[in-house]
Amino acid sequence: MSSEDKFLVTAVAADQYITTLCEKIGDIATEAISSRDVFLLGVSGGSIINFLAEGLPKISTDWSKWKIFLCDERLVPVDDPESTYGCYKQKLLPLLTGFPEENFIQAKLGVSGEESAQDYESKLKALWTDDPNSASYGMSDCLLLGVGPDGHTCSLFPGHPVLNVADRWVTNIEDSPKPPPSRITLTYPFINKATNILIAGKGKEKWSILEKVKNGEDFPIGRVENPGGILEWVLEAV
Ligand SMILES: O=C1O[C@H](COP(=O)(O)O)[C@@H](O)[C@H](O)[C@H]1O
Repeated sequence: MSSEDKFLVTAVAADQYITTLCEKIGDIATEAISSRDVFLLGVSGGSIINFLAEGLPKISTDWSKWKIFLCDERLVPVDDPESTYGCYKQKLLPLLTGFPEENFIQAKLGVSGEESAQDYESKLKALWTDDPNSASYGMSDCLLLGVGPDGHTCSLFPGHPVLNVADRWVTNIEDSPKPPPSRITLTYPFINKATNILIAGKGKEKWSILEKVKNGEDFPIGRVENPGGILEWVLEAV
């Protein structure tokens, strides 16, 4: 199978980028809410926070049906500028009228990375009411992934043993090459079950990683697969 068969690539004009990305998320939410009365969305940190803070408040949706979790989190206090939840709390959540703040799943802090990862996995498992043996158990409606200049996504970094964790939905990393070092992250078995995965980003660096992935180079973002659903790179046209 060629890379073209594995994922879609959409280039969006700069002035339409955030609107288009957020409308795609809104369309997925509408479908999920109409079929299951809930929308389960995984969000990343970094530049994606600003995209969502600008675009999501403009879409039309029932925010009370959204449950949002983190694709990765830096284990620092919520008021630290590096805290992904802290950034969402400050920049996005006040703008979502009717979104219950408890529907944003936070990482446990003040414990070991291992305990925080286990706690986060338990919180994720509680989002699904279906039989744990059913195919739909653990299937997110949408994951919004970023990609770093080194090809990392979530806190899955090139060459790191964290890439090989196959028996957990969430794991911890204590030596992240990108600071801060202590983080929790979704793993591939959970990521690759999602119904929709959108890989979002602006700038030439993201296109460069995409080209290398298409050429068969091994990057963490290239290990994201979605044979049963949609995998789409949504990049700003450069
Ligand atoms: O450290 C992280 O980096 C990636 C990529 O961030 P970006 O600013 O280059 O888009 C992000 O997706 C991840 O959540 C974050 O922890």
